[in-house]
Amino acid sequence: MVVASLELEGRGVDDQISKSSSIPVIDLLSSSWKLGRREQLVSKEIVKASEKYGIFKVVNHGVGMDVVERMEEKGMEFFSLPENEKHKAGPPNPVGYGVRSIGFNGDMGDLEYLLLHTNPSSLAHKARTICKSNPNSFSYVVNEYVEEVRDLACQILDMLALGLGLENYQELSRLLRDSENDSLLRLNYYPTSYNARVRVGFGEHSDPQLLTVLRSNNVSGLQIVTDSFNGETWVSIPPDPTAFYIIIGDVLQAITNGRLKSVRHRVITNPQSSRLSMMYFGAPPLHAVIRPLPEMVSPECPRKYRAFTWGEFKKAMYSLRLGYNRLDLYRLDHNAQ
Ligand SMILES: C=C1C[C@]23C[C@@]1(O)CC[C@H]2[C@@]12CC[C@H](O)[C@@](C)(C(=O)O1)[C@H]2[C@@H]3C(=O)O
Ligand SMILES: O=C(O)CCC(=O)C(=O)O
Ligand SMILES: [Fe+2]
Repeated sequence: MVVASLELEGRGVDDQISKSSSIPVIDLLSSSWKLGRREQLVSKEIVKASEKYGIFKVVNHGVGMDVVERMEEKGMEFFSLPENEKHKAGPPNPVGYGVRSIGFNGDMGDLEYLLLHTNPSSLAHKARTICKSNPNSFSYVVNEYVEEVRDLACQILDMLALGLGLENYQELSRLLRDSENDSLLRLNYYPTSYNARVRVGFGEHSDPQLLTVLRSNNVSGLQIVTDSFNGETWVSIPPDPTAFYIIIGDVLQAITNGRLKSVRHRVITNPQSSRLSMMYFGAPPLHAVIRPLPEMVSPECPRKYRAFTWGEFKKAMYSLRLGYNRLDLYRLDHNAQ
C-alpha cells in the first residue's frame, strides 16, 4: 500500500486547526480481478483502509479519463447557464438543481448542485429540463460516466467482500447491480469564497449509502474527521483529478456490524478557485433489507444494528439534519446508552 501525505491547512472553519495525516492509496492496476494471491493482499489493504479511515484513494482505476472529462464538461456547461435557466431544473425534491439549501431541514452550504437519480429513464426525464438544447447528449454522457463508476464501485465491493472473508464475494456488489438500485449522481459547484474568507461549502456528515465514488477538479476543500489524542481533528484530503476517493457509507457500516467506518466529512470553500466535484452514491434497491452479515457477528463482536430496509433508512434520513448520526437510530444498544 502506498501512503499519501495530506496537505497541511492553516486554520479551518471556526478557527479549528486541521492537522496533516495520511490516508491509503490503493493501486488497482496491480490487482486485475483474478482472485490470485496479489488480489487477496490488495483486498486486505482495502479492508484495513476502510476500517481505519473510512476513505481511501484509488489510482489506476480503469475509468476512462475521456469519460470523466466529458462529464466534467457537461457539469460546467450546466453551472455556467443563466440562473433562471438552471432553476428550471429545480427545486431539488429530492433530485434536481439546488442552491445553498441542502435537504429539507434547514441545512445550508456555499454551493450550487445538481442531484440526479442514476436510473436511465428517470435521468432521461430530468435531462429535458437540464439541457433543453440537447437532452440526449446530456443523458448519454451521464449514463456513460455512471456505468464506469458503478463498475469501479462493484470492483471495490467485491474486493471488500473477499478481504472480509464473506462466503459470496458478490454479496455486496449485487445490490448495486440490481436494476432497481437507488444510486444517485451529484455534481457540486463551490464558487470561490467571497471576500477570501473560508466558508462551509457542505457541512459535516456521513454518506448514507453503501459507498461513494468521488472525483473533483484540482481544487482542495474536502476534509475528514479523525480521532486524535485531543479529540476530533479535521484533516484535508488533497484533490487529485486523475484519481477517485472511495468513501464508506452508513449502509456498509451496518452490514459489516460496525467494522467498516462511514467517515464524517465536509467541504470548505477555496479562496482562490472554484471546486467542481462529482459523486456517485451507490445505494441498494428500496426494498433491500440491511442487517449485519452473519460472518460479521460473533460472541466477541455481538450484533450492533437491527434490520431495516434501505427505503426505511432513506425516509428517516430525509427527516433529519445533515449532521445527524442516523445509524444511532438502528443501534441495538441505543436505549442503553
Ligand atoms: C440534509 C440532508 C441532505 C441529504 C439528505 C439529508 O436529509 C441527510 C443526508 C444528506 C445526504 C448527504 C450525502 C449526499 O450528498 C446526499 C444526496 C444523500 O444521500 O444524503 C445528501 C442528501 C441530499 O442532499 O438530498
Ligand atoms: O463536494 C464534495 O467534494 C463532497 C460533497 C459531499 O460530501 C456530498 O455531496 O455528500
Ligand atoms: Fe458526502
